Amino acid sequence: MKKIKIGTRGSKLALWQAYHVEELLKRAGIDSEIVIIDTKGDQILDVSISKIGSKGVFTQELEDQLLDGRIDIAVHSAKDMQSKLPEGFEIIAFTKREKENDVILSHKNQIDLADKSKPILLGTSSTRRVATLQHFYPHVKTVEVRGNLQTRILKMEEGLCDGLLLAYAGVHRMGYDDQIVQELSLQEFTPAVGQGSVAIEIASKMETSLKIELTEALNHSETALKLRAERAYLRVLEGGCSIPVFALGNLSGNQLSLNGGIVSLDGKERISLTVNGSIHDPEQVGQQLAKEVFAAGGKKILDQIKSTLTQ
Ligand SMILES: NCc1[nH]cc(CCC(=O)O)c1CC(=O)O
Repeated sequence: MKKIKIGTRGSKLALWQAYHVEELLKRAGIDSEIVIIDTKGDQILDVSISKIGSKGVFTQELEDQLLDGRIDIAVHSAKDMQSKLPEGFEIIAFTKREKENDVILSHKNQIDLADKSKPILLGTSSTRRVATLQHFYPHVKTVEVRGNLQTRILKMEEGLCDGLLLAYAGVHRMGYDDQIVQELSLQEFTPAVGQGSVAIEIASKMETSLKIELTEALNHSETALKLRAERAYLRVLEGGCSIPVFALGNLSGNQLSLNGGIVSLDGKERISLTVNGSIHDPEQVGQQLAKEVFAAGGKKILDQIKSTLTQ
């Protein structure tokens, strides 16, 4: 078999993910090499993602290279992928998911969100995290901080904030576990769709036998079932990563349950529901959750968010 070219962004986290994929391929006896591609999302570090428009900001350059055949597979954080891929592309695998929680990272020894006696300033650039904080911990203030993890930590240490609110997966992969001061609950800080898993994207024109071989080498079927349900939920909401929606799948035997919802940008309204369904139709479970969240007032919240973000 030919050598597989793995396309990735150049950030440390992206490279970790690419090496991880290279390792999984190696275990399956497939030879590969890594090709680093610069993306627009990496270059515009001082502008909020929600302002540049999140749709495909990290993925489009990689997709161009997939079409040209300069790379065979593109590796992304599953969380950063649009819920609807452009025509001609598909995801063939989701790697085994890391722990999904959000965590607080700090250079100070102690931060406890529940302690309302002390003012706390947390750095984050995610609308979901800001809104969730405002909902459960309105005494906490936030400041936007962008850039890669190393940059964010530097800004925190320089005094921009007391702590950073981040995905455990990224913190762990970059080796900063020793700076974690609090792990947040999945009930309150229900993660973004796909958090903790790596998605493998290809151009659909790839020959079927290669597709199957790569899927066998890279796909973690339990993770994929959960993410298919989560992504189906997100697809109905037409949300990119700038919309504060959340969903987390869970498997128990043949049952697939999906907990998820939406929170208004100011954190005042938050809807979180759980639906149960079958592992044989994850998309249906996601669509059912969307239906129930919309009926419970989620549609109104979503419309408000969309009109605010496009202003
Ligand atoms: N939005 C950026 C992003 N994309 C993926 C991760 C971390 C890894 C993951 O969640 O899979 C992060 C950083 C974060 O949210 O803290």
